[in-house]
Amino acid sequence: MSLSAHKLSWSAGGASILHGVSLGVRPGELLGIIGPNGSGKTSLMSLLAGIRRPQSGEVLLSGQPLHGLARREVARRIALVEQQAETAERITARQAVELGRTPHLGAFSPWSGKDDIIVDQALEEVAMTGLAGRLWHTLSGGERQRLHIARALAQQPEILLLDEPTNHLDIGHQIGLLHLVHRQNLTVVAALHDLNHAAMFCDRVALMQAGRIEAIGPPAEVLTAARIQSVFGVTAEVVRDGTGGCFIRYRHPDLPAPRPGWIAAAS
Ligand SMILES: Nc1ncnc2c1ncn2[C@@H]1O[C@H](COP(=O)(O)OP(=O)(O)OP(=O)(O)O)[C@@H](O)[C@H]1O
Repeated sequence: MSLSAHKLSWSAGGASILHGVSLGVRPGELLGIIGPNGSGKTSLMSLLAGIRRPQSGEVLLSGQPLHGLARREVARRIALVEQQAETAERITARQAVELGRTPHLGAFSPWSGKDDIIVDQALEEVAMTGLAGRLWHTLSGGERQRLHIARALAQQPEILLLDEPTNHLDIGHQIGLLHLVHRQNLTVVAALHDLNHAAMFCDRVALMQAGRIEAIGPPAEVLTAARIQSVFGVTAEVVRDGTGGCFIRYRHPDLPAPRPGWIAAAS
């Protein structure tokens, strides 16, 4: 199952926000969308999910224009976990996850034992089985975030779109969640802020700046010290790990300027 964007342009509030964005996510791939605040990551995710329509360009789901598909069909095939996702307060954790089954239910396919099993598995995947009976408003931000992921997994989509999925999570749960997402047999697009997490888990990353894709490719190719400096304004050293991967070490802004050649050597 593939998802691709072709020359997407989108404006809102009189401002042009995305300018001719094209990218494709390959079946089974985890594609990270990275970029500074306001660069257009959330806007792009909402167009990929079909929540918003571009003023020009189109999104194709396995070759079919997304806007030509019924909303319910899209919901069966694409799950989106939004950055500021909220859920009605008087429901339990389990009920929040059960909502993921909605696109699969109908007059001829009522709730069944199979749906219970899928919900149980999703709760277990995010280690929330023990809190399944708790009311939503009593849960912490991180617990709620894990339930949003569980709801998306229960939806059993072909494509999973995650907008900053590690928000509110401690480092253990951040790594755990990205590992969980990575090992699903799913095509995933995830907007991420942590460049090291992107480098660790993404097959490819798309770096956005001011509504455009600045670079796209394997993390070790896209994440150079020069790009991190020009796009994020941060001095960093990119350390190659010898297996094709990399990690990023940031430099404190108060430290003296690096020696000549330091960035070049690290990029
Ligand atoms: N509905 C809207 N009306 C006006 N401006 C908007 C609207 N939605 C987004 N924008 C603007 O578009 C730009 C891109 O926003 P977007 O949320 O896509 O960025 P982002 O990369 O996800 O940012 P962040 O990392 O802060 O979440 C921002 O300048 C934002 O203020």
